[in-house]
Amino acid sequence: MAKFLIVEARFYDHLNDMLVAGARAALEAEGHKVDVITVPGALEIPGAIVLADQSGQYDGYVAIGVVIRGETYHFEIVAGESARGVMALTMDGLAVGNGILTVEDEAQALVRADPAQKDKGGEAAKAALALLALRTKYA
Ligand SMILES: Nc1c(NC[C@H](O)[C@H](O)[C@H](O)CO)[nH]c(=O)[nH]c1=O
Ligand SMILES: CC(=O)[C@@H](O)COP(=O)(O)O
Repeated sequence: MAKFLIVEARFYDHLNDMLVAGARAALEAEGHKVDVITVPGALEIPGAIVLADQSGQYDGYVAIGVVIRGETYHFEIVAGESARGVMALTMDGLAVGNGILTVEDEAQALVRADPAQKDKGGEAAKAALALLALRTKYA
């Protein structure tokens, strides 16, 4: 049994609920323990994971968020920098799955968040599980 932390940027409640449900279900189906913390936006997710990791309490992490394109360049910043931050953590050896949706509109987000459709939360959790398995294998 491993212990995972889901770090969710709670920007769109209904979409977040589906993503977190999918991630939680994938982890609990394998018998793992899950905590959830909330941060304001996707840009805070990588920093929150760093802070949580310093506690030594968790074996892996799932980043959950939704970034929907608006009118300005802000979308590129939030989408790109949150992904860059998560990627940097994986390259430091942390088991992190990226479930931050970066979409054009809410309809695209709904299909991807819904556990009964594309289940991107569950997919991110499975990515974290895969990295944790590799870390265990090569440690
Ligand atoms: N526009 C979205 C954001 N923006 C907020 C930033 O992530 C950040 O919280 C703010 O700049 C303060 O540092 N976040 C999302 O998760 N989704 C968005 O669509
Ligand atoms: C992430 C975004 O693009 C969005 O939330 C911000 O919208 P805007 O560019 O219209 O300020």
